[in-house]
Amino acid sequence: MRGGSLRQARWQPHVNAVRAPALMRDWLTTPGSLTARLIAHSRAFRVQRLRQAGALCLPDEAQAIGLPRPRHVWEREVLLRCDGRAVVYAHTVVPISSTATDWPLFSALGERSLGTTLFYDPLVKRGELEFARIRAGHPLMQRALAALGHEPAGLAGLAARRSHLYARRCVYRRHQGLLLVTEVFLPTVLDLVATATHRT
Ligand SMILES: C=C(O[C@@H]1C=C(C(=O)O)C=C[C@H]1O)C(=O)O
Repeated sequence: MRGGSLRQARWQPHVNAVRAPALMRDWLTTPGSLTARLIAHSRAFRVQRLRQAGALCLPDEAQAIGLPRPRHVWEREVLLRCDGRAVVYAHTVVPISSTATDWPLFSALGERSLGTTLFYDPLVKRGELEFARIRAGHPLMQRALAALGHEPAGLAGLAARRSHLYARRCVYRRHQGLLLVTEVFLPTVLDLVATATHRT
C-alpha cells in the first residue's frame, strides 16, 4: 500500500480533498441516507455489526465531538454489505459519561441500519459532511482491513466522509444525543454502479 502513514486524517469540508474519481466523489457526497442509496443499487443489503461497546474514541474524533482528548465513548462498527460484498466500513461514536454501560439507541439497533432509524426522524439533524483519505496506519484503515480479512490490491488509501447526527430524541441523561458517523468507502462501492448499470 502506498502513501504516508497517518494516525490522523486531514478532514476537509470539500470532497476534492479526497482526490477520488468522479464516481467515488458522487458516492461520497450522497445526500440523505447512504443506506437508502445502497439499497437502491443492490438486490440484498445487510448491516453486519462488528462491534458495539464502550471504547476510547480515535484521536481525530475527539475534537470533532467536543472532547479535549480521546475519552470514553459508545462505539458502533459495521460493514455495509450489498449482495454479499462489503462496500462501506462505518464507525459511529457517541460521547457518553464514563459510568454509562449502554446507549439505548444502539442496544436496540442490532443489525438494522442507523440510517433507517435516524434519518426519518424529524428531530434528527445532520451536520456538514467532511472528507478525507484514510491511509495506512490510520486506525480506521486497520479496522476496515481487519473486518474485510484481506487488503484490496493496489490500495492507496480509502476515501471517507463523516458528519454529526444530532438526535434530540436520544438525549439520555447527560448524553447530548450527538453522534459522529464516519463512513469509509471500499473500492467495491464502484462495482455497484457498474452492476446496476448492467442490470438496467
Ligand atoms: C447514517 C447512515 O447509517 C448507515 C448505517 C450505519 C450503522 O448501521 O451503524 C452507520 C453508518 C451509515 O452508513 C446512513 O444510512 O446514511
